[in-house]
Amino acid sequence: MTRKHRPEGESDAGAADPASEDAASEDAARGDAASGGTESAAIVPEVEETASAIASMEIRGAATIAGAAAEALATQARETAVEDPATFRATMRAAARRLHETRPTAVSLPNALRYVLQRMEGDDVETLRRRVVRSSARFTRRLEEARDRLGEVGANRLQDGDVVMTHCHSTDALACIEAALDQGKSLSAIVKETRPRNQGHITAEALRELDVPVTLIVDSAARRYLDEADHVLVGADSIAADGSVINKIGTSGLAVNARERGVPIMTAAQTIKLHPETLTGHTVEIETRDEDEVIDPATRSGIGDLTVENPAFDVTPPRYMDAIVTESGQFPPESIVTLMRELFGDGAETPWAEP
Ligand SMILES: O=P(O)(O)OC[C@H]1O[C@H](OP(=O)(O)O)[C@H](O)[C@@H]1O
Repeated sequence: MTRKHRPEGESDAGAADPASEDAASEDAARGDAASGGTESAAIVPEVEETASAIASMEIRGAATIAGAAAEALATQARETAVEDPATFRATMRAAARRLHETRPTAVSLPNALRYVLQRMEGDDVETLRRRVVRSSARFTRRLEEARDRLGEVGANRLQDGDVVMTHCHSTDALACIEAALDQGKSLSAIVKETRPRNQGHITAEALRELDVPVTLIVDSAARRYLDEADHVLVGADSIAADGSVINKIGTSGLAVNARERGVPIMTAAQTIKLHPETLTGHTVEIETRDEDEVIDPATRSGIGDLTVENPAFDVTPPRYMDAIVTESGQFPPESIVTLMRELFGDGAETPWAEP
């Protein structure tokens, strides 16, 4: 089952069409010899490996996925040995589509593909290749710079001695804690384990490496421990135009409880987490993962006939979130749309689409 989140008050619009000159080479890029293309080039094994690793969550976390996808496109560009620019472009689009189909919720992935492919300009293969490799490197650099900048913004919200409750594992959220420590503040953390995949353990390990005292709790203990927390700090996989935060399952319940207990909650999310398609009324697909992540098959069969559902993310409405912290500053969720329009105009192109 797939649930969609539709932000309020927006209308639908179509996506931009890529150039039609590449149409004949599209099948060739998939290695289809019957397509009639003069040259063919396939997706390189490294792109397949990255795509599989993203799908299996060996590579995970919205920003990390984006960086890996950009890097995979650079590898594809470097290793595609063709002379025809149209075939080269078609092969790059095919590689991007393979990466795009891996996980549906974190918009950082299509935003990475968009960033690289929109800069793939030129009339010959060498120029195209150089542009892809250069923009991939620039994208990766910008990821790191954005994380550092938003960390400083988020750190300003934290006071010396604060106790911060976390959910899942977010590099953007951790950047805020790291920057606060750099500012000389002393912090401690209450870390939710975050079933079913226990990414809280990754957070706990990262915080211990920073020497932050950590209390690990099960997810259902969160409300009890909110009385001891000064802040809740989460990441995001996507942020919709109405300010809704799409993040790891359990975030919305945590946010409602935090509001009830009077504990401020912030989302740390660099601008590649802003979902441009929601500007034109599109919805954010919530990924459902394997049922075995929730219960192992042996235990399940011992229980008997059972329906198991495993949505990986949920939607926190803007009224339950105090602030979204980005590299462009702090925003009340309801005003994030102004930043989105500035960055994306009225919508998003899909440069990986088949003509
Ligand atoms: O980009 P950064 O802040 O690292 O991560 C953002 C989000 O990505 C993760 O998703 P998953 O574990 O890939 O399903 C979590 O939901 C986390 O909040």
